[in-house]
Amino acid sequence: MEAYVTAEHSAEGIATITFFHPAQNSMPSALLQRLAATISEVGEDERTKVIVLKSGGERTFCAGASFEELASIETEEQGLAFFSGFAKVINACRQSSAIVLGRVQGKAVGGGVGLAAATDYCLATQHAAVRLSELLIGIGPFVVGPAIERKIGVAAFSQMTLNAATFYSADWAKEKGLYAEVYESIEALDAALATLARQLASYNPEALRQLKKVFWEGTEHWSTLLYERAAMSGHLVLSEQTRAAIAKFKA
Ligand SMILES: C/C(=C\C(=O)SCCNC(=O)CCNC(=O)[C@H](O)C(C)(C)COP(=O)(O)OP(=O)(O)OC[C@H]1O[C@@H](n2cnc3c(N)ncnc32)[C@H](O)[C@@H]1OP(=O)(O)O)CC(=O)O
Repeated sequence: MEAYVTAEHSAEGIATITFFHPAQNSMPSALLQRLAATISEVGEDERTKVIVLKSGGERTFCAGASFEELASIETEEQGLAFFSGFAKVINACRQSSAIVLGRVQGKAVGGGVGLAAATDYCLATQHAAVRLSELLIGIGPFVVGPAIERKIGVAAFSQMTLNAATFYSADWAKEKGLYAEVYESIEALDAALATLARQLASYNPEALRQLKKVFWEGTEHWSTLLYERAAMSGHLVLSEQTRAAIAKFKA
């Protein structure tokens, strides 16, 4: 199946945005651009009160940066352009006037943890373990770092980053504040998500919009910071360590 981003609107004002890539929902540039644009467009639509951000498939919410695309980067400009895709998605969630609910059904790795952290309220299953594997491939979680640190604090962010090979459980992620709720199954997750989304959509939309601004106060500088961070990963990705690590993963 081909990669896609779709958006569906319910009569109650709930917009469900789904992204998918056949390689464990890993993210090439084109998919990141489409996802960022869709989040922005849907948020600007007057019908939208709540956005649900989800991915297709069951095993993996998002495997982060596409290794195929990372392997094809040859210049710092290309590196900056690629990692800016994550900056755009995070900033689109941050700047959307709608509350964004995350639905994390399976593992989240690297940039995938950043996408979960960019949501306002994130629900997950017990299978939704998280790992920041960037150091394993010669880079760091620079672009996604501010969003993750905002949710779990600098201590847990440092722990995850430096233990790059370790998957942390969904319960750990809940304890640290990345997930608000963890469910035993996808069915239970979807039932809780539907109830929460409907409840939120019934509240005063102006109150929700004001709350959204309050939640993200102090992050205005991310409009530049995340691109500076993208340049850092964009530089490091040209290293021999990165090339060797990706070749080894794909072997
Ligand atoms: C944003 C910033 C940095 C990043 O995001 S760096 C990228 C970090 N991501 C990873 O390190 C993911 C590595 N993948 C995994 O850990 C696992 O594959 C998984 C996602 C946990 C899934 O594990 P599972 O055992 O279920 O599946 P497989 O490992 O057998 O994989 C199946 C299939 O998918 C391919 N694949 C997995 N991840 C990627 C990927 N990122 N890109 C491309 N392809 C991927 C894998 O190769 C397998 O393919 P086959 O052809 O089927 O062998 C930087 C910043 O913040 O600055």
